[in-house]
Amino acid sequence: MVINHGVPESLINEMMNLCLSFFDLSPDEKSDYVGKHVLNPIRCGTSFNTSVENVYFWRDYLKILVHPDFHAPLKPNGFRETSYEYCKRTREVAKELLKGMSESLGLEEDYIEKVLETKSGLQILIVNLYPPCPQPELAMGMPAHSDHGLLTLLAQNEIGGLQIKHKGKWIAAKALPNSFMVNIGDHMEILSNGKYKSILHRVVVNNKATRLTVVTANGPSLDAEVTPAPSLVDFENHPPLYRGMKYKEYVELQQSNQLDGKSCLDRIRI
Ligand SMILES: O=C(O)CCC(=O)C(=O)O
Ligand SMILES: [Fe+2]
Repeated sequence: MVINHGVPESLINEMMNLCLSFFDLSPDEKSDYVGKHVLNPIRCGTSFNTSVENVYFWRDYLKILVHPDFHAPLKPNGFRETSYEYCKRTREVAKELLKGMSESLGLEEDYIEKVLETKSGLQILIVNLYPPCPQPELAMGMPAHSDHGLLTLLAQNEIGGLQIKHKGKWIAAKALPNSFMVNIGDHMEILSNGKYKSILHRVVVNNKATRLTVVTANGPSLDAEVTPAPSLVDFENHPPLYRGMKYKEYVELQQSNQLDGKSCLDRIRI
């Protein structure tokens, strides 16, 4: 979790309100964005990927590709301007965190930025809405998964539900007001050759109030081939744990299948 991140609370609140207004648009107004390919710039829907799921999750989502090319729905009014600013500011937070993490691995401060071309990195804005559920014990908001990419920054309203797997147990991740929960993504695990582990997390639902989360997933450039950093690999003591894969291929693979723990990362584990 990060606090004192420099993103104004007013901007986060404005973003949350506009996201709620998006979900309040009529089905007709949202219809342009429904049921698109995983790399379509704007798409909204229910669950995660209803074309491959037998049981749906108790979640509505809006996903927008916001970097390197910025996209925004035409409605609600103000969404474009506010989301542009919000995404830019959270990218700056991710950039600072990545510098520190690069150094913590014994790499140059700008190693990740250079090698994974994060200046033209993919950033996705994901908005999740979990309405009250009459039988929460029978439903999930999101199943256990890890995120693709490097760092995911998550802002949430006051309604909890995020859980993180820690030492074999699901722990409720309680956030301080005006903070971002930061999830390490699969590509940080690959790059660090397993020194950083991507975080297994899920969302449970409740029967009282709506949970809203505004997430930015910050990743490498879509064209970057992500492999363990060579200086973190020696064949005697630290053999490479993952084979390289282009980030674009990984995103398409993860988004077009069912969300299932770390199964996508397992496909490239050596
Ligand atoms: O809504 C949440 O708390 C988590 C959302 C999430 O894990 C995701 O969008 O990848
Ligand atoms: Fe996630």
